Formats: sequence, structure tokens, C-alpha cells
Amino acid sequence: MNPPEVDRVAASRAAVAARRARAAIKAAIAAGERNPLEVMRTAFEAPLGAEGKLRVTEFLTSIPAIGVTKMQRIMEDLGISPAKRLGGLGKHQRERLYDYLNDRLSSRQPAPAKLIVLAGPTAVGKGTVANHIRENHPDVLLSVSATTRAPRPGEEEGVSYFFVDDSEFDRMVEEGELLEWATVHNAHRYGTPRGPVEAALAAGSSVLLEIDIQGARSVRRAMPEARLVFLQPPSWEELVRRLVGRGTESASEQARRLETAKVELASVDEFDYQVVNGNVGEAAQEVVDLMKTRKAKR
Ligand SMILES: Nc1nc2c(ncn2[C@@H]2O[C@H](COP(=O)(O)OP(=O)(O)O)[C@@H](O)[C@H]2O)c(=O)[nH]1
Ligand SMILES: Nc1ncnc2c1ncn2[C@@H]1O[C@H](COP(=O)(O)OP(=O)(O)O)[C@@H](O)[C@H]1O
Repeated sequence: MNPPEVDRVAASRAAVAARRARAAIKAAIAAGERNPLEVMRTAFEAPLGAEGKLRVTEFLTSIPAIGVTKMQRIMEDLGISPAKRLGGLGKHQRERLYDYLNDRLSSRQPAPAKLIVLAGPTAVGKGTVANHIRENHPDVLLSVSATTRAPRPGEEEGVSYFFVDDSEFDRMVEEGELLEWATVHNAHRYGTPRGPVEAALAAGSSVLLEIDIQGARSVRRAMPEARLVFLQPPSWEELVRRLVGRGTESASEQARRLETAKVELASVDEFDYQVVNGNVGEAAQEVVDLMKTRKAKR
């Protein structure tokens, strides 16, 4: 071998060894054998060592409680670019990341959630579970949405929804009165009035939003402390049965909603909790428990 080739071989061996060292650190974090905070301290002291060369993205996802979605959110919240390595973080980024993980890892039990978003596919029973909570847990504020759709028989203004026309909805959007809003099922606009939610939270009450998945994503951006609950059907067949059994949509609309439901079911990983709506009372209790008790994340 001539000298440049020797250099290349040595360099590629060093690269393989470095990759192995990083993989070993990640495996040790994942197995609980190394404390992520200690790994960070080592990285900051020796930015060119194996710990320092770990990408922040791979470091975070090796921590058992953090999946890819959560990692992306942390990176976004802390303003860290995905290319960064632990050793390459600036002083403020180091402090923010360290404090974030320190808080998260040292409080073994999360605080009760005050703001819960209940979302899930069409006809899974979101409205039914929310109604059960309204009737049995009067201390929980159920946000009343504004909508541009017409009232159905039996629906009450200000209880089921605030029924507004397009121009009033435009005004609410323009004046920032909505915490989030979305066009649902390609048909009508729905939005969460900001005032009552903020007032209830300020007074220390628990608030439940029963909204669609786009809305859940918007609330997460606007209020990162919100916990997102995905209501699951016991099975796909049962979801179809509920949609057809409700009988409020035409056959073609049912088919369209079921197509959307497939996409919606695939978004479950974005949520903090899953609750299966087998029995309405039990599902409602599970949701309420998230607000009232210190319950471990699942
Ligand atoms: N983003 C958003 N979605 C909402 C809001 N209020 C209701 N929704 C959603 O709008 C969808 C349609 O609700 P509705 O017209 O009552 O018909 P449903 O499909 O029979 O429940 C449901 O998925 C609700 O979760 C809201 O304020 N914001
Ligand atoms: N746990 C449950 N078991 C059986 N049927 C249910 C259950 N929850 C809801 N349903 C029924 O399923 C249908 C859809 O429920 P709904 O609350 O309107 O769904 P969503 O608000 O998610 O669109 C309704 O006919 C409702 O009575």
C-alpha cells in the first residue's frame, strides 16, 4: 500500500471505531446503564470525545421515554438544529437541554394535566365520551366550540356548539379569539374559543377539548403543556359499526370518512396517551384520571 492509501484505511478504521463507540453509549443509555445527564456532562467537558460526537437527535432517541416525535418537538422547542452534536452545542443550548432533561428525568411522576385534548377518528365516540364527562364530572370545563355548520335536531346553542355564520367565524379568526381552528371533513369550520379556556386554566380548573386531529396539533403548538389523548376504537370493525350505526352520514360520506380514519389512526404516535373506548364510562374515567391524579405516562 502506498502512503495515501494507508491514511485512508486508517481513517476508515477510526470512523468505524468512533461509530461503534457512539452505538455503545446509546445502547447503555437505552438500557438504563448510563444516566443521560452524565453523558451530557461528559460531552460538554470533552466535545471531541465519543459522547461529544453524538448527534443530539440520536442521543435523545436513545433515552427510553423519548420517541422520534417527542425528540423532534424537543429540538424544535429548544431551537437546536438536527445536525448538531452534543459537543457542538452553544452555551445557551447546553443549558436549555440540560435543564429540560434534568426536569424531565428527575420528576418521576408527571404533574396532573390541566388541559386535555381528546381526539381520534370519526365515530370512535369522542362526543359520547365527552358528554359522559360533562354529565358526571361537572368540575371539568368542556370547551364549547364555534362552528359554521347548522345545528342538528336536539343541539343547543352554547351547549353543543356556538353556531355562527361564515362572516362571524372570519371575525373570530381575525380578532384572535380562537385558540385553534380547522376545516373538518372538508366541510365546515370549527374552532376553540380562547377566552373560556384561558380563564378556566388561570382559575386552576381542568379543561377538556374534544376536537379533531388537526386541532390537537395546533393546540400542542399553542400550549405545549396540553396533553393529547387519542381515543382508539376496540377494533376497525367496531369503528365501522359505530359510524354506520350512528346513521348520520350518507353511504358515500361514510366511505370518505373511513378513508380519513385510516390516516388519522396512523397519527397515534403523536399523542401522549391512548385510551380505548370499549366501555364509555371506563374510557371517560381514564381521561378524567389523567387530569386529577399523578399518573405515569404510557
Ligand atoms: N379543530 C377543531 N375540531 C373540532 C372542534 N369542535 C369539534 N371539532 C371536530 O369536528 C368534527 C365534527 O364534529 P361534529 O360536526 O359534531 O360531527 P361528528 O363527526 O358527528 O362528531 C369532530 O371530529 C370534532 O372533534 C374545534 O373547536 N376545533
Ligand atoms: N363505547 C361505546 N360502545 C358502543 N357504542 C359507542 C361507544 N361510544 C360511542 N358509541 C356510539 O358510536 C357512535 C359514534 O359516537 P360519537 O360520539 O358520535 O363519535 P365521534 O364524536 O367520535 O364522531 C354513536 O352512535 C355512539 O352512540
